[in-house]
Amino acid sequence: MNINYESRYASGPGAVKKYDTSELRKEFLIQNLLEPDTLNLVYSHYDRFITGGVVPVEKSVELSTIDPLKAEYFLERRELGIINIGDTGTVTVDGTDYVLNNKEALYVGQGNKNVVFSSNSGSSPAQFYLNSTPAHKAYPIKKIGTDDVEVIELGAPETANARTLRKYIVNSVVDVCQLQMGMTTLKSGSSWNTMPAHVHDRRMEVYFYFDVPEDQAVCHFMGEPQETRHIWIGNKEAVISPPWSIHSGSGTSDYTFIWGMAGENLDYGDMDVCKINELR
Ligand SMILES: O=C(O)C(=O)C[C@H](O)C(=O)CO
Ligand SMILES: [Zn+2]
Repeated sequence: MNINYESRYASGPGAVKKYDTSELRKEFLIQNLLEPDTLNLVYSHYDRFITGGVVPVEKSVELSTIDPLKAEYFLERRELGIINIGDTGTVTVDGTDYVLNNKEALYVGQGNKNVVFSSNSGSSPAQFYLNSTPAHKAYPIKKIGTDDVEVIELGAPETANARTLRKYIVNSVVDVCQLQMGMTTLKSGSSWNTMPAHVHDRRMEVYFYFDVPEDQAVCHFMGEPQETRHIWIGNKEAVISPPWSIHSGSGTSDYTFIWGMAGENLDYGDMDVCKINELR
């Protein structure tokens, strides 16, 4: 079985201020997450948040444990959120099948030993995007279909930030220890996500951009509000946002992204919003 994993250590704002383009990309950008028959995982030391991807094509792929966890199995002390951005696939948890269609999600609580990903068709496979965080309690497995999510309309066409935000794995939809996940889709003609920008020093966050048309890109902004930097991001790439950093992007077209968070609280609305004209 193919597994790739890497660790990313946490950097403070003072260090990041001095990073050049390649250092910023090396520390925060996550590329090549979705590869055939491979489990790709990036372990961030911000809140020990794992970002991963699996695309089962020729065979099913197991969520194997990795050495940094020093655990007998992956979910021994962790919980997991899965969103399928591909065609229909199945997640089998300790022998029970959960079928996930496009844009459906599954929450898998701590203590489940065997998690296996498969696609209904190798020629149009499922593409499972994964987020995992440490957990202190075993909550039940729950599938979240597109009708189960909480939907919020945000922004306006006049400010180029009209978008639909869908909350999938939040504590009003599913019992969780600390993981939160959702999906935001830009309306055609709008380009800005998360503008006005915000920080939440109590939680880190990872954005995974997809449905970015070929030859287009998203310019993602990070850093302290008065000391911002940018990273150009392509389709199906993710970016780690430290708790002290803004996280906001502007695309050269419309696009969708999955946000995932972990940390001190489960309060989605706990954000310090930045004044747009004070960003630097
Ligand atoms: O477009 C948005 O605004 C978002 O999607 C914001 C994220 O949900 C977020 O950053 C939550 O803290
Ligand atoms: Zn945020």
